[in-house]
Amino acid sequence: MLALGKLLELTLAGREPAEKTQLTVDGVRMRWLTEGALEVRPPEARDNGMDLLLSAGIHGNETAPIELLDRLLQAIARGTIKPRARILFLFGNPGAMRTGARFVEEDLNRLFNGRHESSSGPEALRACELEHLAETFFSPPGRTRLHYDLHTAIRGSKIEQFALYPFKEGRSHSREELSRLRAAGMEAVLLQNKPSIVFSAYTYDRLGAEAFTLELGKARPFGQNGGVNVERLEQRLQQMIEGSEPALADASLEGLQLFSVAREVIKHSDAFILHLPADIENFSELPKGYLLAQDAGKTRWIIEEEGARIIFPNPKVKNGLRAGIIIEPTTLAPQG
Ligand SMILES: O=C(O)CCC(=O)N[C@@H](CCC(=O)O)C(=O)O
Ligand SMILES: [Zn+2]
Repeated sequence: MLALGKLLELTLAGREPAEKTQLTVDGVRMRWLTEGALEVRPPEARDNGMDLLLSAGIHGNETAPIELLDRLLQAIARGTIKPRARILFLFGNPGAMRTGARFVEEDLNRLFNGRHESSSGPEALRACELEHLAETFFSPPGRTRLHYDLHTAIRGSKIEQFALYPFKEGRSHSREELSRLRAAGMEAVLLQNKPSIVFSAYTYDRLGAEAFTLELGKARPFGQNGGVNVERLEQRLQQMIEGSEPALADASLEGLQLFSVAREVIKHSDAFILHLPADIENFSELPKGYLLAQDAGKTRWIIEEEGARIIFPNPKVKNGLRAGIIIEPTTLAPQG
């Protein structure tokens, strides 16, 4: 296998490859761009016009998606996957991957859409670098732009695999992309209803990509991901890379549950208390009238929504950040 197929090994070792560009047996060009970043370009005659950004390791301890990208890249380097799409592979936070931590100094996935400008430290620098890498990758005009940012969650979940779909004023969520997510094994999608500072929100909002955060199961260390079943996603990604995806046009959304954000719970002070058991699962239902959280200044988060559920509850986040999302069931707005 070509040395550049070992991007994960290089990244974990903090090493640069001796050769920055390599060609696979069937003429696919692999180009190392910087730490944790590699572009794959099919021969011009085979290029089908899809630009696919695949990122993982934005949180360094979320290893199942990192291992998934490593398998895909190794198969491309061996010539067993033959790309027709142009691909950018990104391992988001190499420093945190090396220590098996979510982050080094601060959560990288809260620093996009320019937020890194008001911060410093390794994650702020990396967010700026990732924005530039994505911008350059998606700069050729007239091509299909798609970004999957792959994660695993801190806790277990009543719905194991789901996606978060960013929001931009005036832009509607694509039914075709939702059906592609369903075909890739996602069981639910959370439709965001306001702009955000995560990586997928940046590529969606600023770079015009269809972009998603995908949650694939519970975060575990490298080599311990037997419980995270990414088979359907892996197969679909391989088909997307090879341009051999079964048609999506009339694919149904059957089995895909849709949710929208009712409220984001923001932690404002050290007095913040979340009234949930430590082992609560994502998508747990919250009854009406339930006191979910409280904060300084008599702030109370009481459940008012019918069918409310909680995802990503985390009272340990920094003040000013999201400590959970209250979601509710929704349907897709008619396409205009
Ligand atoms: O398990 C958790 O609490 C967090 C899992 C995670 O890292 N989720 C992403 C979601 C990004 C998005 O909102 O699209 C994150 O919190 O960064
Ligand atoms: Zn994550």
